[in-house]
Amino acid sequence: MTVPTETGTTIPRLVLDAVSQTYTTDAGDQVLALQDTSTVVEPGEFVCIVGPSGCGKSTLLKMIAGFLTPTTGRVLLDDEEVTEPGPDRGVVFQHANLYPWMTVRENVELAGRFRKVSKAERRATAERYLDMVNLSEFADQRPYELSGGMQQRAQIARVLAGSPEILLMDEPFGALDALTRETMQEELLRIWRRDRKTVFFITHSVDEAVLLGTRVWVMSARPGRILEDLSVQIGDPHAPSLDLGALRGEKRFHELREHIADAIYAAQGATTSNASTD
Ligand SMILES: Nc1ncnc2c1ncn2[C@@H]1O[C@H](COP(=O)(O)OP(=O)(O)OP(=O)(O)O)[C@@H](O)[C@H]1O
Repeated sequence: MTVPTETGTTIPRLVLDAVSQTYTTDAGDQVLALQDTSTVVEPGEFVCIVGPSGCGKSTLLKMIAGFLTPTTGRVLLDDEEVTEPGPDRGVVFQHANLYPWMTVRENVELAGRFRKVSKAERRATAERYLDMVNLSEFADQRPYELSGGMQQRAQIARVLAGSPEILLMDEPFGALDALTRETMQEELLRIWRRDRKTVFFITHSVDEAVLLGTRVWVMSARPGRILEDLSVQIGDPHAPSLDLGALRGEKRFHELREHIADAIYAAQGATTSNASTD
């Protein structure tokens, strides 16, 4: 699934080349959030990022999104250095950021604004994704009339409707109830299996990381680095139906979740684990 070049070689989707990020706080202190991180990701990979709170996961995502310039090193997407955000990347934040003066439908329709598609097509795409996240009957309401979880689902619909090649998701399902979360996990996995987008997905749930990812990065406590880069494949990715319950029953699922939970626990070097195996 790598992109072929004229010379027959392939270029990776993402290269992190010795990337680090140092923030300067309002008080003038320097905070080294991410340290000397290098890795390569191929198109179509689903990378889940786990690690202790404050270890630089969001910082890493913001650099790939183009919201933050690395203090040192380079971020390359399809061989081009990232210098700003772009429509090739869809970002799902921890909390929904819908425009309050627009209806839910109008918010989702906005997704197509960078692509040359007709208004009718944008409307049809919005309807499809609103249906997927079970919000069709709320399409004409304003975001403030929806619960936090519903707003989050609307945000996810908006990003997916934009059909970005790369999805950057920062704890997207953290605010959802257990049942909705499971539904959204299934939908995301279904979309990924169909379209093979490249996904970067931050989560505090080890189960979620193992169920969804093809790779799991376990990060160290701040300053963050990728401590472990694990290849994950539970079940048959080409199976016609998706049964998360069955995947959870697999021996490999249990081995990986134990291993990752232990790694996070060791990484944070604290007495309580921040890793949730819900
Ligand atoms: N704008 C900023 N100015 C100063 N320090 C910052 C800034 N943004 C983040 N930091 C610090 O950088 C470190 C990494 O933050 P980041 O948000 O990337 O962590 P995280 O792993 O996503 O955390 P969490 O899991 O709790 O969401 C933290 O110590 C944080 O306090």
